[in-house]
Amino acid sequence: MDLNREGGARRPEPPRSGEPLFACENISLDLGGREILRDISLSVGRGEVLGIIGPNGAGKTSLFEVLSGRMPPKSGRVLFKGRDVTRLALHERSRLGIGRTYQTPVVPEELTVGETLKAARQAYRPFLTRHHAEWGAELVRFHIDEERPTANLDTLDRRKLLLACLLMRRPPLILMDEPAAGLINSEVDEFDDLIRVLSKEMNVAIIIVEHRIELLDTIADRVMVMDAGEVISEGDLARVLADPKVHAAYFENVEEGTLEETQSHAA
Ligand SMILES: Nc1ncnc2c1ncn2[C@@H]1O[C@H](COP(=O)(O)OP(=O)(O)OP(=O)(O)O)[C@@H](O)[C@H]1O
Repeated sequence: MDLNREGGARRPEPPRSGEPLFACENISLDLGGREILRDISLSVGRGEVLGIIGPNGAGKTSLFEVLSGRMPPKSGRVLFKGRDVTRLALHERSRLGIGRTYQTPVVPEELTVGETLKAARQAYRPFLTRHHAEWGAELVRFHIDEERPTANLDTLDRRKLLLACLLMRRPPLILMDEPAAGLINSEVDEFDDLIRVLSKEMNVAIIIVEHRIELLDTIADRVMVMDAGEVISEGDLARVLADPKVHAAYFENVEEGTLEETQSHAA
């Protein structure tokens, strides 16, 4: 694919040194009377991939809810291009260029593929053209069968269709919550390649939550580990995997052996 060809809503912007594209500072969140996130800070620059890992219930998805605007934090700030977006709703952040994908690829099952792409084009102001939609679909290698009901798509194609709808806007930042969930290994490799193209060739910043830690070895520039609502370690993958705090968190929460398998991949 010719990535320099015009496509999408925005042209990629060059990296600016100094200021991160996206950051959160000291985020805390309570739900149902419980503290779910405590004092979380992170930042990501253009073209950078930050991986977030942590045992079940660590608070990864809750953090995405706050970063994307679905849940207001109890305290702390979310910053995009230096602007405080903490009070902006999901759709307002989305319009600014903060894209998000979800663990479960929910497509509008009453629509066809063509109708879904059209709805995505018309959700943008000014409306995007068919060219933008075709460009997004081509990027994720999704074949557009206009008349096909989205209800008939398998998990991979559902993920691709939703990503095409997102990518046609050319968001400078994408929050990806377990994009490989439900995919087989060869399909996961395809997503790996896509993430590399988006980040390293198109300069998109990506924050990715991933359970399969070994996947982050090939795509993440940095990794942040969460446990019980807190950041317990961060840095390159090999470094965090050698961190005793990470060992403790995993051995208390996941099956024995998982971390060793992961470390052998990362070595
Ligand atoms: N709406 C809610 N009300 C109350 N508690 C919630 C709510 N949503 C999540 N939680 C709790 O917050 C904690 C963090 O959940 P979260 O889904 O963010 O973790 P996670 O790291 O994404 O887990 P997983 O890897 O299993 O997806 C869990 O204890 C969960 O039960």
